[in-house]
Amino acid sequence: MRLFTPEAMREADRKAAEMGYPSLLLMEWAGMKAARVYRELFGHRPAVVLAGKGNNGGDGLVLARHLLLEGVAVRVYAAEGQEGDALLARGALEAHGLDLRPLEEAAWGPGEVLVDALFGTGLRGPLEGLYAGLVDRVNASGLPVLSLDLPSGLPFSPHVRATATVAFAALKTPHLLVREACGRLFLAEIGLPRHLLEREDLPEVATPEALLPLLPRRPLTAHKGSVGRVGVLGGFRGEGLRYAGAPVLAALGAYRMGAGLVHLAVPEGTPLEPLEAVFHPVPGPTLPAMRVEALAVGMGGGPWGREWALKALEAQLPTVLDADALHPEVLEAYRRAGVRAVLTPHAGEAGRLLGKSPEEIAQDPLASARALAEATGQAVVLKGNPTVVAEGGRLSVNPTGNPALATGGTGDVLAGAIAALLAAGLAPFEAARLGVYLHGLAGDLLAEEKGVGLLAREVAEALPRAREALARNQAPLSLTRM
Ligand SMILES: NC(=O)C1=CN([C@@H]2O[C@H](COP(=O)(O)OP(=O)(O)OC[C@H]3O[C@@H](n4cnc5c(N)ncnc54)[C@H](OP(=O)(O)O)[C@@H]3O)[C@@H](O)[C@H]2O)[C@H](O)CC1
Ligand SMILES: [K+]
Repeated sequence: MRLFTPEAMREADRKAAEMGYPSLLLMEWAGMKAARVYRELFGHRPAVVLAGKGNNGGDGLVLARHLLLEGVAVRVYAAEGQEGDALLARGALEAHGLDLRPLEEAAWGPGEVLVDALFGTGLRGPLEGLYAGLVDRVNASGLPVLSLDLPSGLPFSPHVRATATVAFAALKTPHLLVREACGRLFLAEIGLPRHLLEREDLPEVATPEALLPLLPRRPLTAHKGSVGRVGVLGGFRGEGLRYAGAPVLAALGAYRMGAGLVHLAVPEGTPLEPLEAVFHPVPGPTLPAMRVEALAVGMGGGPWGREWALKALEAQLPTVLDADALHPEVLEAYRRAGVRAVLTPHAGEAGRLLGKSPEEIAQDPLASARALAEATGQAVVLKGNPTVVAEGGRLSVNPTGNPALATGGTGDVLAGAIAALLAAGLAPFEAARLGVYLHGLAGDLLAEEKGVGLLAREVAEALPRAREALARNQAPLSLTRM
């Protein structure tokens, strides 16, 4: 599934029209499907529809007609000045005898549901004046809000904070970049010819269907040496300071993702955990002899991070470079040596590498991940909400994960998990996409049970359940398709 920009969506609409597909049919389906979502979520609760003058408003007018026909009480406040399909939708609604009121008079009361059909993909700048005020009132109303296509105002502020959003035809960038504004996400097919949605040049949304075929299968003859062995190199011990937990968590992540054996090179004095690992206590960064197929390097490395990564390079193995290993000199050395790596920075680390602030990185994670992938020639996992994976010209946006994962050590678990997938033979981009998806899904499964307050080791422990959910096709995209 591809993630569309408003421009790409308009292009698909335009091509459909050129091919003879009437755009009014798209609007009719959009409004009808949105009405279906409305009824599913809110039954017969009375609706207040806020409709702009563009086609998003047109979708709202179609929805109003369908709700009316199903016996739902509907009041519509609409902007003036509809044209084309939206004007036809207005006529069709008025033909049923409904009296449209001006938007300036918009009002609502307890028990009603607001339908936000003010603006969709046609918005060109932040809302001001009447519309900004309306959005503020909607958000302050305390009523449920169903947004059509996009919460109005996105990708700018102010914008509607919806209870649920019905995206038409495809997910668009703001659906994943400003996920919290959308509430529960529905994706409605509205009749666009399928091939217009198959755009290899657009970023991918990592779906269960795309990832399932990547999941390493385990034959009956499997043994611990045949399913992928991982070396974890990390930790720091200095003046009164010790980072000991991070490499241990990476080792747990690797085992829970299915590694057959994990070797752990850590500073002397590090607790010997997990018991299942092979330990190499070392006085400082070094590459001990170990038979492994992939490495995870840098977790908790502190001032040793750079050195750990340069030692690890001698193994010439696919390597996850995390945290303190993400150093310009290291990346240059890996590039020169032609060693494939997966880099796993958060916005701060990516910002340091690209000479930007963390805010600038988070502002456009797709462009940032792509830039870092291009600059280093490696696969990049830019951690955040959402996490974006980039390699070469390819981009993948991850839909799993939640704020409960924002806790110390979850990144270390992720690094180990991706290394396990590299060791199992997956290419860096594939290991990164699958690892990120399952790590997020593990967090989602746990958050459902426990809410906030997760421990990173619990996320590692939930990885097998996430794997199982994907293998059994029970992995929710937290997206309802219709
Ligand atoms: N394939 C599909 O997904 C389909 C989607 N549909 C729906 O159509 C909208 C997009 O419709 P469009 O008419 O292009 O745009 P909007 O309705 O979102 O808004 C257009 C109006 O907004 C005005 N505008 C733009 N920026 C601002 C601003 N900053 N402040 C105030 N007003 C603004 C603009 O007015 P102008 O006079 O400035 O041009 C437009 O009037 C999509 O999201 C779907 O909901 C189709 O129904 C079917 C196919
Ligand atoms: K909207």
